Amino acid sequence: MNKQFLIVGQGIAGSLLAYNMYKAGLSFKIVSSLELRKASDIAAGLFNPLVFKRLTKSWMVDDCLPVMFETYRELEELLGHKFLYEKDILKPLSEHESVMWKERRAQDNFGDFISDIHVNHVGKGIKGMHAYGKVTQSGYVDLPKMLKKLRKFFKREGLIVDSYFDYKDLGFIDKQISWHGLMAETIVFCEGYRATENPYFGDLAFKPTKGELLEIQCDELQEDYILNKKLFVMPVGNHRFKVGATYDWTQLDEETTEEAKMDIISRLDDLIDLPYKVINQWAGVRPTVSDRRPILGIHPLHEHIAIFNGLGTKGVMLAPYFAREMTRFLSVSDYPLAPEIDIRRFMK
Ligand SMILES: Cc1cc2nc3c(=O)[nH]c(=O)nc-3n(C[C@H](O)[C@H](O)[C@H](O)COP(=O)(O)OP(=O)(O)OC[C@H]3O[C@@H](n4cnc5c(N)ncnc54)[C@H](O)[C@@H]3O)c2cc1C
Repeated sequence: MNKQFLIVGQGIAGSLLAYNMYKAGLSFKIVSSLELRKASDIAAGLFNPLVFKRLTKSWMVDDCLPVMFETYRELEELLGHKFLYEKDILKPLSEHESVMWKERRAQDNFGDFISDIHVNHVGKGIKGMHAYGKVTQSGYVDLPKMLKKLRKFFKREGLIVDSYFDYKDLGFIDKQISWHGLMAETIVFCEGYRATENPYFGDLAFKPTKGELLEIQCDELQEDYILNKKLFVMPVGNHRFKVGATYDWTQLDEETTEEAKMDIISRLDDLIDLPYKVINQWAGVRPTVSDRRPILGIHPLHEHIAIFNGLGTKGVMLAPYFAREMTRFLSVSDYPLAPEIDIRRFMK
């Protein structure tokens, strides 16, 4: 008989794990609470192949990016909606930075991601800079819309239960786990930052990060590019832009704050010189890990309990590749996980 899986959580991690299992013909059910907020519903959805601080490539970008494009395009096809928007990022550069960008661009593979460094005027109201670096293979995914459509899809297929998962209700019978009458060989926890409350994984090295984001309306700002300088300004249509974000490791709640709003506004005012109004503000908590790598694998003492989490600040780019890895790991015997993402790095 087909092995049965139970997935807890329908953020980007649980959703893409479920989608990969669905494609592979594996049997699963998802349990997810509609009451709890998802980081995936707050995320701007940005993907950027570069890390600007040191001007390096994003970790594993050459592996993750192709799987990312492939997966979201498959989902667009399956669900009949557009979710993935490719948009170049414009990074205003100082004279010193533009020298560094030119050097990088000449290096192997960087040319795939830095399409241009130019001094042309790119639009009204962006505060003066020496030049602009143009990053390509970047853009954003409309995660809230995609996850809503996926939930509907799983619902139609009878594969999702809308419920809070109370850890006390997890039972063990022979070689299976049980939960409210459902039986499975393996339960896979994908609860985002709430994994810190999980009695099996709570003491892993999670270091959740609260983040806040604004939506503004700015009628005169260009909408062709995502701007990035100390914050991102991402056009989402109709002269609206998502702007952020903040990082807070101390106040781990999901409440918006005036302090974060002021912080974002002050950075935005350093970048643009145009009238705008703030029309929305959101807050969420990212499932970040001390070594900033995802966490995949089976609990070393409980062979029926697995985890797929730790997508941190980069769920959009990492989830497709690692959901595929996790599916292979769970379904192909002796499939190796890379040590740097394997849960065993924390559980000696
Ligand atoms: C302000 C902000 C901006 C961000 N911007 C970006 C960005 O631009 N690009 C990017 O790539 N990433 C971004 N991120 C990070 C991104 O949100 C995360 O990497 C990603 O969403 C994590 O997904 P997840 O599925 O692990 O967790 P979540 O999305 O939090 O999903 C967890 C799921 O588990 C469920 N759950 C938890 N506990 C239980 C329980 N006990 N019972 C039942 N269900 C449970 C929840 O209901 C939810 O469905 C941002 C995050 C924030 C906060």
